[in-house]
Amino acid sequence: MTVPHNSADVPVVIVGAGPVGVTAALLLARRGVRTVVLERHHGVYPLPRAVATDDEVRRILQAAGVEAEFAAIARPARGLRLLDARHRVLAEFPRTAQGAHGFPQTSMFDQPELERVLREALAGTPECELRGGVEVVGVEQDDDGPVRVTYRDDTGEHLLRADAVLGCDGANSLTREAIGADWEDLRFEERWTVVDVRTSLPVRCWEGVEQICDPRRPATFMRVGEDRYRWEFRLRDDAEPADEQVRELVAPWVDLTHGSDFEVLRRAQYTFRARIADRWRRGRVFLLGDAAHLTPPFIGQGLCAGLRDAHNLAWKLAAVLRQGADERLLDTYESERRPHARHLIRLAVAMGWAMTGGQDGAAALRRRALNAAVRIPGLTTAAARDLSPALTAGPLVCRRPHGAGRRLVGRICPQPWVTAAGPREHRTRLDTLLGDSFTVLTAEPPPPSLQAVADALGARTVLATDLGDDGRLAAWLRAGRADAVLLRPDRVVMDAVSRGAHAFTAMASWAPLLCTARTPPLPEAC
Ligand SMILES: O=C(O)/C=C/c1cccc(O)c1
Repeated sequence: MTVPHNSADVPVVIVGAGPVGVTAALLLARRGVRTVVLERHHGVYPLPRAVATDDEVRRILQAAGVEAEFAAIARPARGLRLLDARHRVLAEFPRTAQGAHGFPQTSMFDQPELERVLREALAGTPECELRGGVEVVGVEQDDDGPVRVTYRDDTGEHLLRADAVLGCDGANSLTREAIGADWEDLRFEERWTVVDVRTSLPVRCWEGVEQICDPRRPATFMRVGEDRYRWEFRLRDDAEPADEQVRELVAPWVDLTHGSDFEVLRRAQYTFRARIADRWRRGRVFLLGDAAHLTPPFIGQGLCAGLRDAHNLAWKLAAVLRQGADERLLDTYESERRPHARHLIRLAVAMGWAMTGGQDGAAALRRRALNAAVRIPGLTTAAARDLSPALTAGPLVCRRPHGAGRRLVGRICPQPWVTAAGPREHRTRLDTLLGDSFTVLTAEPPPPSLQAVADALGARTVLATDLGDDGRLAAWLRAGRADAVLLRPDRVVMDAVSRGAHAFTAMASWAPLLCTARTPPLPEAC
């Protein structure tokens, strides 16, 4: 290979500056890891894409430092409704304005606005450098040594040598090809047209997402902003409806005979697919977001999954690159994220079937699918709305068969408002108080053995009753039958124990893996 004379070493190269790539860069920067983000386009991607996030994922935007800016562009949604072909409500799944994570359970937004927020944060972060208008042409690695990323711009070919590369380069990812990953097909493929509209005309609209369960013309409708709306229609015979036909399709919601202020901002045809990459990592090259998984949008989880990828990987990669934590920490990225993403794709496909009844329009099939969808746990009630499953057990998710608090392990702890003590006592969100480290959260003052674990991990120890929250954390520990939990930096419960504090020795065994380069052999299971 001829080495372009223009070459440089960087800790991490991120391929793709969509929301997943930029969020990953911001999360790494918080942990002192420098990144170069390479992006094909100069500006933000102009076509209609994600519009929704759940409360767990807003917490990730909070971790990336953009929560206030995101709040300014987000609109809480009241939930999800399934309507029949005549727009009669078949089922309604309400969402609350204050979910367990401290945010509305569903928030709507306009993706280009989110991208602008993220890009501004990136521009103000010295650890991150964005190079736009470049084409990545190669990602190569040997057994040892850095990953080599070759890209071209107007001035020629360049080489970056990186300790790690994150492929956030979307469905047609070059990075995915470079690591030899293939798609596993989760069997959903339909052509839809997506139309983003701005109008000042009155729109018959519920402040939530409407799924029209009409096998002849399934559709989705939602309000995205003050005067912004999104319609999605399944295409018939792949034929894109003409402008006039779009106006007919939206007629049940907006009467266009009342005025002409109806501007189609963006319109695009998409093939909604359900796919997951059969590997998400090779060596120091990782896949995130649409490069790793594709989902139909029917439960609003596409971008959420990508942001979860970034959050899961960022702290682990920073621990390896900055603290010399064991390389095997990185194996848990795929083993934790892949089953989680797969679960949510399956839910989205189930919803898609409820809406469309499959493409043959068979009514009996549709009824069965609809019945199945309304029983989807977590989808149907606000109280139980937690689409996000627990992470599967593994080295960093220590769920023992009969262990204390096993229901909490692998889940994310709630985020109430708490009081930050000190000379400038103030109210803040839990995550802001906890910062980026591990936390041992206890129901009672910790015994010395527990304190020892916390010290080994550089974790802070926090007594739930000292937090000045509304009692939610103590109640959560009680309900989960745990006296203490070990929270990872991404707030996933890694381990839980009841009073017999000797159980914390299991936690202690992980301290070297997580914190230093001197690593004991990994136990097979916790
Ligand atoms: O379940 C919810 O609250 C939201 C679902 C949703 C969001 C965005 C787009 C969709 O088709 C569904």
